[in-house]
Parts: sequence; C-alpha cells; structure tokens
Amino acid sequence: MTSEDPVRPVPGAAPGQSLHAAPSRHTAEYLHTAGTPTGWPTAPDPDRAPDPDRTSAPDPAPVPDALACRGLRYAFGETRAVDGVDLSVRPGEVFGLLGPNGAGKTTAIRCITTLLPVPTGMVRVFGHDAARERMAVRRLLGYVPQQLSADAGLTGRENVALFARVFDIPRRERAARVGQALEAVGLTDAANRLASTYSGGMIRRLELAQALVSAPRLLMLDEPTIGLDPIARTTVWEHINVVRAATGMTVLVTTHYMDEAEQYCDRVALMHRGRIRALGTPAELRSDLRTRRAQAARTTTTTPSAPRTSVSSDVEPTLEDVFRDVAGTGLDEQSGDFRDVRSTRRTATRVG
Ligand SMILES: Nc1ncnc2c1ncn2[C@@H]1O[C@H](COP(=O)(O)OP(=O)(O)OP(=O)(O)O)[C@@H](O)[C@H]1O
Repeated sequence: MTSEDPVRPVPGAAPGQSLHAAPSRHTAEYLHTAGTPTGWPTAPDPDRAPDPDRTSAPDPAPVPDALACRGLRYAFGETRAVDGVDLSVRPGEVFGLLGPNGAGKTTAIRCITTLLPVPTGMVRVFGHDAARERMAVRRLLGYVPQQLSADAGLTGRENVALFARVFDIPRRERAARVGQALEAVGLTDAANRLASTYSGGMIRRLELAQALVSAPRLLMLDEPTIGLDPIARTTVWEHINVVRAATGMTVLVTTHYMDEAEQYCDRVALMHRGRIRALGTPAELRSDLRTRRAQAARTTTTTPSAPRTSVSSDVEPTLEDVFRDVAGTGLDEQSGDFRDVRSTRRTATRVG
C-alpha cells in the first residue's frame, strides 16, 4: 500500500462511520513497512474484476476465523472463571466482549493470548492452536492488558522500542517501525517525553503503539478506555479505527461501556458468570429483545391473569436492557467479588 492508496471500507463498518478515516502518510508507511515478520493482512480488493483465466481454478482454501474458541474452560480452584465459551471472530471485525466485573473476560483473553494454558476446550487464532502453537499465536497477536504496561521512567519512544526488541523486529527496521507506531497513535510530538508526564489518554495510546509495533493481525484490548474521560475515549477509538481501516486488522475488545460497544463493535458477546449469554450485532440483540417483549406483551393482553410485564414493548431497548434480560442482572449490579472491583478501580486510577 502507498500513501496515495484509498482506505477501503472494512467489512461490517457502517457507512459514514469514522472507521473510514484516511490514515496519515506516516500511518500508511507504518502499515506498509510493518509487513515483516508477521505481515499486515491485506483486505481483498472489491473493485478488482475477476480474472477470466482463473475461473476454473479450484476455490482457495477458506480463510480461517481470526479467533475460534470451542468449549473453553478455565478454573481458579473452585472458581469457574470461564465455563464453556464458544466464540468465532471473523477476520477484520471489531468484536466486543461485554460483561460485569468477574464475568470471566480477562481470563478468556489470557487463555487466547497464551498467558494462561488452555486446560479444556480449543482456542485457534487464524487457524493456529493456542495450546500447541504458542509462539505462532503470539506472533499474530497484539495485547493491551488492563494493567498498566508502559514504564513511567522511560520516554514514549523508549517504551515502544522495548516492545520492538521483545518482538524481535530486525534492528535496522526498529527505529522506523517505532516512529511509525507512535505516529499511528498521534504521539510523535510527545515521543521524547517521559511517560510519567503523559495524561491517562496518552498512556493508553502509548500502550496501543506498543501493541501495534509488531503489526498484529489480531489486536486484543482489555478495557482500553476504562477511567478515561469521554474525549480521551473517543481519541483512543479513533486511532484504533484508523489503523484497523487501513489494514483489516481484527480487534477483540472488552469493555463495560455499552455506548462504545454500540458505536464501535460490529458484533458483541454478552458474558456473565463465565458463559456467553448472547451474541450478535448490537442491532440484532436489541431487535431480538424487542421481539421477545412484544410476544410477552401479547401474552399479557390475551391472558388477563398473566403477570403484567414491567417494561413496555414500545420502548426501544438498549444493550444494557439486553444484558439484563439474558443475565437477569444489570451490568452495574456487580457479579464480581471485592477482588474484581478493586482490580478495576486500581487500573482506572493508574490510567486515568
Ligand atoms: N488469579 C486469580 N486467582 C483467583 N481467582 C481469580 C483470578 N483471576 C480471576 N479470578 C476470578 O475469576 C473470575 C473471573 O475473573 P476475570 O478477571 O476473568 O473477570 P472479568 O470479566 O475480566 O472482570 P474485570 O472486568 O473485573 O476484569 C472472578 O470470579 C475472579 O475473582
């Protein structure tokens, strides 16, 4: 890709969404040169006419899911943190894993990133088995954990350079790749300042640059905007989307913020007590609930003795309503224990 190439819409992106924002010249360069060692995925060109000579060629092998989990389970002693999760994330989509504290999101993410073993079930990243091909999986992934991963005593550039070394990016490419990753998240001007002088939003963007420097095909973000003010949250998402729109990179994100899930995720899974309770596009999930409410309302009208539903079927449901419906509790009515709430608060304080 050159800096003149138009940015193609990403599958699943709604027209007019900021996902289509054009990358800066430096971002495009970053995406271009970051082709090794893992290589940026190139989106299929929808405008390209089919080659008549190739019509009889056998169909290409199907593209594997960016992520496939089947029957994933993980327990800490008696606590079943992840209790039989099935998930498929398609290449190029932004997939949101939503749930209250303690739902099991971080544990699932840590199994996918190979930081925890996969004791039961199967996890595949672009076809690679997380249990048997850990290094292959790691090379495909970028991970921004909930906990602070930037070092306050280093500059922004040094922080990203550290990750470039960890990811074994060839020495001669390193400086350029680090500069391009910082540019992609809008931190070029602040690159030589100590991270301790950064705002919470800048730190999150720095951590994003650390994850992007290896040109991941699947970017995993655990609560990337927790504790940030609304403007900083929007800025973080804008940078994610510029890179994503240009590369077709797949994004798996956990968040408590339903508005973010609505706005930025192509599909979401609602997780509660270690299980996926509902999965679909935000619009599908809301529409399903509307249908269930309408059916319940009809039952109430035709059966005078039936209990009256407390929610009108005319009111447009929110994702929060969907969650309450499938989980029997609101997102804010914590199912997590003290440990979960404390860890979230600590993260928010450090980052915010
Ligand atoms: N290291 C651990 N030791 C013991 N129990 C743990 C550990 N990590 C998580 N748990 C428990 O596993 C369950 C799932 O926790 P997990 O952190 O995966 O949830 P989460 O949905 O990511 O919540 P949060 O949003 O607070 O991070 C919780 O009951 C939690 O207390």
